[in-house]
Amino acid sequence: MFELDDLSVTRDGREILHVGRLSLGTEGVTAVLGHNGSGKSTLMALLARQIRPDAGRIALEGRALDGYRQRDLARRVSFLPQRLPPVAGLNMRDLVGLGRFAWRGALGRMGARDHAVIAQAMLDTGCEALADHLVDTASGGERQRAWIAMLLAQEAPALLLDEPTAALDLAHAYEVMALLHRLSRVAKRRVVVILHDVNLAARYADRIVALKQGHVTFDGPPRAFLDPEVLRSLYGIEMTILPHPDGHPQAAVA
Ligand SMILES: Nc1ncnc2c1ncn2[C@@H]1O[C@H](COP(=O)(O)OP(=O)(O)OP(=O)(O)O)[C@@H](O)[C@H]1O
Repeated sequence: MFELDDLSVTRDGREILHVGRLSLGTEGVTAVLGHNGSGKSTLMALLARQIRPDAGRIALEGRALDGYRQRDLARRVSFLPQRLPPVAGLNMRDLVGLGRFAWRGALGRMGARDHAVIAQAMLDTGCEALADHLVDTASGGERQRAWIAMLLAQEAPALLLDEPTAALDLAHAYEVMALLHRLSRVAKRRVVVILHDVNLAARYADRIVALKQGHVTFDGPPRAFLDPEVLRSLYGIEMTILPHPDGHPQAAVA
């Protein structure tokens, strides 16, 4: 879906990201991992066209990302940033409804299909009972789920999420990842998600891309990622890999 070629981003005279050739969004779920400041959010902001590279090219479905009109891009790519803006006065349903902006007709009115998509997105994220609650007074996790529902309502085939589970309790973190995994299978969505939890990533991702100091240092399947040497080189910490009854190995600090 995304083709990156010799990309570079420089800030304050320092190259914070350099990516050679890389395809993203080709698998169901791709998890992007790496230490704090390794360039994950910068990479995702490039894919979502929130920032432009200082050098290099990004193509989406064979066309330069730069060439898409905003509405066309929004129909193909949805993006959940790490820092969510306050949304004074909006209830959860209104927020999720904003996800329909790229699909509404000339007068901006919503039809039966829009309402059905919004209701389904709220159901999928477990926030249907909170529909009338103000977003800004909801808990961090409830708010996060409403934003994820907004993303689903956008119905773009590519979903980019920057640490969507950061504010979620254990159960909701696993539920959200299970939902993204399911969407990749049932609705053929392509998910690129930044995560810090290696076990969550290994369980739900089809592919892991790891960044270290602005460079891709690992790109492969979760089983190859859950390796003490790979994890030591990435995070500088000794990890041990433990079997799990359901077949997914788990990493634990040694
Ligand atoms: N606008 C900017 N100006 C200066 N430095 C920046 C800017 N944006 C990012 N950086 C720096 O670039 C590096 C990569 O930042 P980025 O936010 O992409 O990292 P990250 O891997 O997402 O980190 P985290 O896991 O902490 O969210 C960091 O050192 C950050 O301080």
